[in-house]
Amino acid sequence: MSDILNRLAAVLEERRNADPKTSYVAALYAKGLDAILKKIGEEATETVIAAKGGDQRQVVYELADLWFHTLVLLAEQGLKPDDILAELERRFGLSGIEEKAARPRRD
Ligand SMILES: N=c1c2ncn([C@@H]3O[C@H](COP(=O)(O)OP(=O)(O)OP(=O)(O)O)[C@@H](O)[C@H]3O)c2ncn1[C@@H]1O[C@H](COP(=O)(O)O)[C@@H](O)[C@H]1O
Repeated sequence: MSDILNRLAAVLEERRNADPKTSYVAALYAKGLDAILKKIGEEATETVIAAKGGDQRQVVYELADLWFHTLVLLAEQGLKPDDILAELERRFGLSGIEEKAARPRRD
């Protein structure tokens, strides 16, 4: 089932050349990065509201919207789901406290 991420990523790549009148994804690309980021913010907020409401089905629905829009962002940035999966693999088994301590300092 995890193959759906790669299959969807392939469709999102194809939509780069699609008609915004017939493709939601092409319309989102045409609106630009800010529109994609706005959708991610909205879907994240809707996920929070769903979780606070305690309805598991709604949480799944909203998280699917959120994951979908983050996949659109990945494609827009020229990245693939495997880039994120590789980062999660790298972190696997590493305590969050250790991982944070090993991050480069930003100041
Ligand atoms: N998985 C999805 C998917 N999940 C959610 N959405 C769309 O994301 C939008 C979510 O926005 P909201 O729920 O906020 O609804 P809305 O308020 O009407 O949205 P806006 O008007 O604010 O954009 C809706 O239009 C959903 O239909 C998706 N649209 C497309 N896909 C996949 O992407 C593929 C390509 O889609 P098209 O480019 O449209 O062919 C599809 O075959 C699907 O596999």
